[in-house]
Amino acid sequence: MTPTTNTHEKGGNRRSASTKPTGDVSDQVSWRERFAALGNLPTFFRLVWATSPPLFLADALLRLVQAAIPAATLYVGKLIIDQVVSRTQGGAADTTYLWELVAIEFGLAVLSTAIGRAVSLIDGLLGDKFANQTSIRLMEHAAELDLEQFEDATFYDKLERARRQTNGRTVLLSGVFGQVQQLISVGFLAAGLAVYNPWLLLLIAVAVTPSFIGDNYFNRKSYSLSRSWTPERRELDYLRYVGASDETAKEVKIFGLSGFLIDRFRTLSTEYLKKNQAIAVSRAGWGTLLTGLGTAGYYGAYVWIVQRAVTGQISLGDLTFLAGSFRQVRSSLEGILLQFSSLTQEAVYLQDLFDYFAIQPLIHSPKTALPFPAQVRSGFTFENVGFKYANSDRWALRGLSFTLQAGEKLALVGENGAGKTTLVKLLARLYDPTEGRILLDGHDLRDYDLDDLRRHIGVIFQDYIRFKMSAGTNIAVGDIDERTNQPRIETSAQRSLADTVIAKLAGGYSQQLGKSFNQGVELSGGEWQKVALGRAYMRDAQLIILDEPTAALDARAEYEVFQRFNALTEGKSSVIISHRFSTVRMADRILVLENGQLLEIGSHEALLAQKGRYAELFTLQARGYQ
Ligand SMILES: Nc1ncnc2c1ncn2[C@@H]1O[C@H](COP(=O)(O)OP(=O)(O)OP(=O)(O)O)[C@@H](O)[C@H]1O
Repeated sequence: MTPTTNTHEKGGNRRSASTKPTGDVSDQVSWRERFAALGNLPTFFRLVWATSPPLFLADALLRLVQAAIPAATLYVGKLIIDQVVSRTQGGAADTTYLWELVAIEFGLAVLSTAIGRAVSLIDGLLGDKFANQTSIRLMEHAAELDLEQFEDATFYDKLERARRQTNGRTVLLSGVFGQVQQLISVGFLAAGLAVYNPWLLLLIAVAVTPSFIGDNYFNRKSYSLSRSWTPERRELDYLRYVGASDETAKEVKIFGLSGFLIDRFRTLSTEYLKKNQAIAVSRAGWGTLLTGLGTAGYYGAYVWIVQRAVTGQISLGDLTFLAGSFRQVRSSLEGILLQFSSLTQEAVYLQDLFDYFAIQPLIHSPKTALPFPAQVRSGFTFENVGFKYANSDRWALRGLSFTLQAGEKLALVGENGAGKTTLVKLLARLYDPTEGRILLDGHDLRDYDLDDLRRHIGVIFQDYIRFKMSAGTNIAVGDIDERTNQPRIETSAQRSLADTVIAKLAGGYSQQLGKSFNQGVELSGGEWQKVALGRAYMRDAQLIILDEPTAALDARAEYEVFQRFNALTEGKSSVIISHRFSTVRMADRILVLENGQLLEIGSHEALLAQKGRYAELFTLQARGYQ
């Protein structure tokens, strides 16, 4: 698997609802790739080490001690039997040594249990810590990425695979540690076996190979199934959410959608289940057969060992030691090989996590970035700007040239899909133009520090987020660093008329909004808008953009909001998108967009006099009110 940072492939690998995933070639992982994926382990261990060095060290040391216990136990067992046999054959009468040996074996058993418990406790603690930290890193990384990357299905597939890696990656941790521990154990035991007959070791190796090959094969199949079904798993999550959430319940009920949603869920999940089952069943069948072969090999060797004991070539103690060692080496080796197979598998999964972290944002600050000007002088100039969305061949904007003067109030007008929101997103550098450029005071927007730029531009989108948090926080998100600045929050609320909404709430500014949390209250569409509008006043932005912020407000509230807005943003630039001409006409200039192109620009009076599209639309709406 080659890590790819390109999240702009058209259409991604999202399949249509009717096509079935087949586990296509790209989802198959070859042995070579799996070995290559082992190269991820050092990075993984660095991450785990960074999670908690003391826990990591304790885990490693305890496992090392535990590795020596099986061989030691078997050897003490051999000594005990030899002592007993020699006593029954008239050996030394003193039994102190014998009981000492028994005590040692007991001690070893207790130690082994205690260490086993400690190791699983540490594994658990380390695992939880690691999962938490990886989730945080995942969120931090997501925050750095571009809006465009979030609009790409391939990106979501990667994100989903990476998310699955946050939990369960400690399986890998205990896997590798367990592997090393078992290898050391096997080393001790094998040394004992080799003293008697090195061929026994070869026999063991041959006996465990069939089940190893079988397991590998099925691991590969499981992984490719899981990988090729990533889009469907996301769809299942989505269906689960739409089928049961406070935000969707209203429409699901009114349109009677639950049957439709459940059917789709059932079809998809059953199909996945069936495929998984098929793999599980054939894995179990083949596993039984192949392990049977190994067992046959084991008993072959056992016969040989017993034979030698019967003929007196080895003692009874040797017999138990050899038989025990042989059994343990075989099962440990089987374990090691099995784990090795799932280990390489886990390492491949790990690649998904690292692939996600390898995605880099395309929009960032240059090395020597300009700070946002303390006072904008000449304004924002669009020079022949064109923009195409990554997943579309159509120009959303084309050939756009105009200047938003410093301190100017500009209104954007145009039919649905004309490109108004896209223009605003370009101003806030959520995207960069596909062609042409946008200048701020003569410098390309791309030359400015990105964080600084965004700090000085306040945008309230039409699809603003209704945070299920307190009313105060819902305003404070406009400048989250100021969330404890209550006077500022209250002033912003007064400016956006949200204060009257909040005054009616039992909990005031601390009132939880949204019904899905305890004692949360729901607001009306217009009330939410007043609250969201307050965000625009939280920051001291030089350019404020309101994208249809008053669509849900009643006529009086809208008039009042804009009267205040104009007064409060005196000297600052603003862009307002609205379909209401009563609002639009308050702007200094109006820019009319059609099919992504600038059709007309000028003041309300000038455009009316021009008798073009603006005049036509204005008259149309005015007539509706007569
Ligand atoms: N994220 C996106 N990916 C692909 N195409 C998009 C995306 N967002 C918008 N578009 C397309 O770009 C065009 C312009 O959309 P935009 O949202 O800028 O229109 P608008 O003028 O704001 O419309 P409205 O008045 O309906 O809000 C539309 O054809 C739309 O389908």
